[in-house]
Amino acid sequence: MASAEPKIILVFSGKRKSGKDYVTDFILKRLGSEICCILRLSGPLKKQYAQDHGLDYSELLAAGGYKETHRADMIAWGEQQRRQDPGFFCRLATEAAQQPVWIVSDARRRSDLRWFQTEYPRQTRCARVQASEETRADRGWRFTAGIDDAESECGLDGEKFDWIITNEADAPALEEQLENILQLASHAAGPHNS
Ligand SMILES: Nc1ncnc2c1ncn2[C@@H]1O[C@H](COP(=O)(O)OP(=O)(O)OP(=O)(O)O)[C@@H](O)[C@H]1O
Ligand SMILES: C[C@@](O)(CCOP(=O)(O)O)CC(=O)O
Repeated sequence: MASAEPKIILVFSGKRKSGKDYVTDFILKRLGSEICCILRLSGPLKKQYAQDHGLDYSELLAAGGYKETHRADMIAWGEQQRRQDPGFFCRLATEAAQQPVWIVSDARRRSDLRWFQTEYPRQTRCARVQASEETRADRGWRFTAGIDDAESECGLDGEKFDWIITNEADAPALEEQLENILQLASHAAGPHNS
């Protein structure tokens, strides 16, 4: 089934272990799966990469060490696909989405943002999740040269965002920081949410 036209698209980005999945799952729980879906650009990438390399797709999706072992090679493989077609993973990730609110949990490159801004200029909004290096390290992050200093992690460093969410213990509660986003999304979803 082709995707339905979304009412709003919230495109999230952030460094490794900033909490992109945590924050976007939080929003999904608040809005509910009737009106909202999470789209991962890395979903179709990991699926194809797992098939081609005899790997466990569900482990690549999880937050553990398995995906970190394969990250550098997945990045290189994905970049090769993107060179031929920058919108490749964006199209695959969105092709079956039916809900009025799309949350993209893992934009990493300008080409990702531009694809959504070009295809859906009215609906697209961008949010950044940030956390200190100390907090990210507590969540398992270790600086890795070739990954943390490369496009996959730094490609959106100079971008302007509609919202910046600070996801750590001494920041305001997520509920509070996400209030505007939740209101906007509920409102955009319209009667679905009543
Ligand atoms: N606010 C929070 N409170 C408690 N645990 C959190 C919070 N934010 C993130 N975590 C935990 O930190 C870990 C990393 O978070 P998450 O997977 O959401 O990060 P990510 O940005 O998606 O990381 P990556 O890009 O490396 O996959 C997870 O185990 C998650 O449950
Ligand atoms: C290969 C890659 O998609 C892995 C992303 O994994 P995750 O969002 O950290 O779960 C990163 C990239 O596309 O550069």
